Amino acid sequence: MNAGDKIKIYFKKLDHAGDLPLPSYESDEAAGMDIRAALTEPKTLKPGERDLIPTGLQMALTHGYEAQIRPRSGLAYKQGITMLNSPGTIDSDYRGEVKVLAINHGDEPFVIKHGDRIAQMVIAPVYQPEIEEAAETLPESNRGEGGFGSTGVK
Ligand SMILES: O=c1ccn([C@H]2C[C@H](O)[C@@H](COP(=O)(O)OP(=O)(O)OP(=O)(O)O)O2)c(=O)[nH]1
Ligand SMILES: [Mg+2]
Repeated sequence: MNAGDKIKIYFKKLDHAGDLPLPSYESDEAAGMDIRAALTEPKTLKPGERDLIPTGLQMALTHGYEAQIRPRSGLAYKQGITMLNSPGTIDSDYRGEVKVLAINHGDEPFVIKHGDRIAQMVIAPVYQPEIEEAAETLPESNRGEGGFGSTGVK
């Protein structure tokens, strides 16, 4: 499988998303497809407040892929709305409703309405390696145990 190869995702709309379009890519080579809030009434997030926003979508992804739920930068920049668990992880075997864990980092209450494009979903390959406990020491490396700024700032 190479970058650009097509895989298929199946979405199932729940009743509260019946009138909404499926997620879609807003430009030819967009990495993420925008996903919409599926709400029976508008939901207000006060500053600092978080909530799960339903999308009204269940999905089936190809094994070997995940879906990541990420913020939209415009909402983050203008209103301070991001995803608390970004990137949210949708497992390929998850068949529940996809939800967006939104948080308001802004100064003003933010109203989410039915159909608003609240987040974006990026499909990415995942690998499940075999897991094994190292018998003795780990292989040596140049970095060794240095981390958290050990290489400096310039
Ligand atoms: O932003 C998100 C993150 C997760 N999920 C769903 C799909 C995912 O497959 C499932 C579990 O997510 P995760 O593994 O991140 O959560 P957990 O706290 O480990 O729950 P679980 O014990 O169910 O794995 O929840 C969402 O709908 N939106
Ligand atoms: Mg989990």
